[in-house]
Amino acid sequence: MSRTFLKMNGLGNDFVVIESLTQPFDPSPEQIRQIAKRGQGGIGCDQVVAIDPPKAPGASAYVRFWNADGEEAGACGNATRCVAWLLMRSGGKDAVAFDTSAGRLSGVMAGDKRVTVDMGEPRLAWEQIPLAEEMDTARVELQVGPIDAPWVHTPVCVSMGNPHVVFFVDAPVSDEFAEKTGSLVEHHPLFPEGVNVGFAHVVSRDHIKLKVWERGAGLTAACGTGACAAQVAAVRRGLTDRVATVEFESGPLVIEWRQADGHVIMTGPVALEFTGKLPEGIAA
Ligand SMILES: N[C@@H](CCC[C@H](N)C(=O)O)C(=O)O
Repeated sequence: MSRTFLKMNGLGNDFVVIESLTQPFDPSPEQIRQIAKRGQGGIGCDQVVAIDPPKAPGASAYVRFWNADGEEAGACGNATRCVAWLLMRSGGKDAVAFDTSAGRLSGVMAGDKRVTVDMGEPRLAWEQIPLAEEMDTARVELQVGPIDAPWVHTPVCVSMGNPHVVFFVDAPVSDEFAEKTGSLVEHHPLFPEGVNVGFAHVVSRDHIKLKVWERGAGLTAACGTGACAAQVAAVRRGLTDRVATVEFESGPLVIEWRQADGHVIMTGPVALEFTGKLPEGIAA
């Protein structure tokens, strides 16, 4: 039976979203890679997202995320806004909660195709990132760079349900620098589960410019959990206040690391591009 999908994006970070509420979706890594492939019969996306039936009371769904390389990821911030918007739209509500492998997330409408999500508390202990050895995650002993470019060092590590390392840089980095350095850091032995790599330039106490090399997907137009991690990292280092705009070249997200309960709150846009049917050969 062929399966319907929705193509969505958050600031250009794009997803194939599959509603598996009535028809189970259990893809192999190879099927995910085929769906994510740009051209050559694939749909093309950074992540594939499945919206399964809820497993616990109070949730509208259980949501899973896979990177373009076929591996499952614990969290995806931009897709979280997209899924929250879809569930609110189909349920005729302006608030929703759903579960993921990293915990419960919730969202509210914040305007036309604009959603605020509660991404929960960041995890900051070295075992929670995880790192391969005990270290202060606010000042990680790591210095890295390609042979022909300046090195970056002493990053902050944050888990938003997925692992992030954030390097603070004096000026926004080029795509070429992020690709070369990000791919080196993603597979560094300090990160046994790999890592998403952010390069954050703090413009002012409420403004960060960010580029993210994503684990399993490479350089993406934006990374929601990367934006949350960059703001948490900047607050930990005393560089920003609790609320900041985190700006990608594709647009801004507003991130608050809320003092009251320690939760990270993200507001940003969602876009529905088109709907389609997965080709029979790659429908799981
Ligand atoms: N694009 C995402 C993050 C997707 C998962 C990440 N690449 C990982 O492997 O943890 C976002 O918007 O957060």
